[in-house]
Amino acid sequence: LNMSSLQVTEEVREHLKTPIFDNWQWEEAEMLVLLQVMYTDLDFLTAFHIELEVLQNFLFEVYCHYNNIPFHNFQHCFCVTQMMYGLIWLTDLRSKLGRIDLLIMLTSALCHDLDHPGYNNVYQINAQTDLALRYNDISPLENHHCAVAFGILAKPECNILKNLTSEQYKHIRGGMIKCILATDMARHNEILSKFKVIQPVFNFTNRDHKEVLMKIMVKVSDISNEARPMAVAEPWLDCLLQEFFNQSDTEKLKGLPVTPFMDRDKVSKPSSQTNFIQFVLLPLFTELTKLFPCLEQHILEPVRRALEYYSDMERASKEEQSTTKA
Ligand SMILES: COc1ccc(NC(=O)[C@H](C)Nc2nc3c(cnn3-c3ccccc3C)c(=O)[nH]2)cc1
Repeated sequence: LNMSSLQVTEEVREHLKTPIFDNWQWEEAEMLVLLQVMYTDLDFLTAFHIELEVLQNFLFEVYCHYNNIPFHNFQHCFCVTQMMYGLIWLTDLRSKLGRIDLLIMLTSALCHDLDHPGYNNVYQINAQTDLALRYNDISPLENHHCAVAFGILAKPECNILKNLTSEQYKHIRGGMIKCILATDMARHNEILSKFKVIQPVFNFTNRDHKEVLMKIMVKVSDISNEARPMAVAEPWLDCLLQEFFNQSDTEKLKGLPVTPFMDRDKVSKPSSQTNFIQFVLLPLFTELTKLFPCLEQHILEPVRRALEYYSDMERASKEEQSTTKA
């Protein structure tokens, strides 16, 4: 895999900083080069004395540790990292947060779903898997993703943090653990409530404020598919439902509890998505947009359009059902 083979044009570099970047147009090998561009264009290599070859080894090792499953695969990792990269530029966070905090957010996005098995925490706990046993049912997946990330960083040839001071290393390790563990959706309301309290009085010199913002930025990037053009976003919902249906099929076979919005016999794509957008995405994106008003056009308006799109689809499918019944 010759990473520097793909010459990245200036136009692609600019496009990479926007939320309308279309992941479906790119090969995974090209995505690895684009991830390398994100680290270089944020000046992480000069700031943290990262050798290009070590970065390439790190990115390739991360790529190898994502599994070939319908949703939580390397393409999802790329989308989340690219959205984080775009948000960093759109919000001009480079002028408000230290570069080390930007490194924490981008690397957390990159590593946040490492070695995801395609079965969520509810399954891990109900099926009493090795992960649930190892992590005592406490965010087993997110603990695993983070442990795999630091397992990769423990390899000298992949350790992009090797030339940092021990102070810097401790700060990055602590920040990545907090940000990756924050992606457990079971903690969604806990984290959003905290952000709602501090947002009106946000202070960029306050450590606690910055910590909650970094968690929110990783969370927003993680579930941001609907902020992309519909042609990019809609296939992601099909991939997600494929993974969810695969899990609920297994749960039925094993006589384990089945989550309704994962059951192929119960879930309707439009109604589950309208609920998700209405009750999860819009409140989260609205709160972040209060702190960074420029995000209104970039992520809030596309999500409102997506709500319209799925609401129309829901109405159409209801009408169709009523006519076929009649
Ligand atoms: C509070 O915990 C929750 C809340 C909602 C959901 N998921 C949903 O409501 C449904 C399945 N829709 C949905 N879920 C999504 C999306 C993006 N990520 N994502 C997702 C994937 C895996 C685990 C959790 C979530 C939210 C998306 O666009 N739609 C899953 C967990």
